[in-house]
Amino acid sequence: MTERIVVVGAALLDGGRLLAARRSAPPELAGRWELPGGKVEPGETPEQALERELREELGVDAEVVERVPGEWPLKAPYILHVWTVRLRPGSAEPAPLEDHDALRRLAPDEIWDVDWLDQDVAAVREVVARLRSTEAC
Ligand SMILES: Nc1nc2c([nH]c(=O)n2[C@H]2C[C@H](O)[C@@H](COP(=O)(O)OP(=O)(O)OP(=O)(O)O)O2)c(=O)[nH]1
Repeated sequence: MTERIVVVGAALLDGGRLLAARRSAPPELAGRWELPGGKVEPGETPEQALERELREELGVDAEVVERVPGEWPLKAPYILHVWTVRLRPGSAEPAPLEDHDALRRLAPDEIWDVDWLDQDVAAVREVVARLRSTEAC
């Protein structure tokens, strides 16, 4: 069986805005925008991995809420799973501490203003569809 390594990405939603992060490395990904997160390490649940990655990369105390249905292939052997996330009360505001050099909080009509990684576009589209349906409730 082919090995698959899950990369967890955060749809960090705040006041109807989605947090996007601009990668600073490696060179082939630098300057493109992504959902912050990273690889699930052996022995971790996806939720633990995502909370750890967000603490390391953004300095926040985040709570994973729920999985966005779907999975998106990245460069083999990676596969992207996305979870909605919110900040716990008292958390610091996100800052680009590691792996990123800029952050943006995108309103629904700004989502496509940034140059998302090609492989993230379908995942972001799914996040936006859910954001819109939540707003409609
Ligand atoms: N975090 C994240 N990684 C992504 C996304 N889209 C995408 O292709 N990737 C790729 C970049 C990397 O090749 C791989 C894992 O990302 P990473 O570098 O953030 O993972 P990590 O923090 O665990 O990595 P490491 O530096 O500890 O090795 O997934 C995305 O939306 N979020």
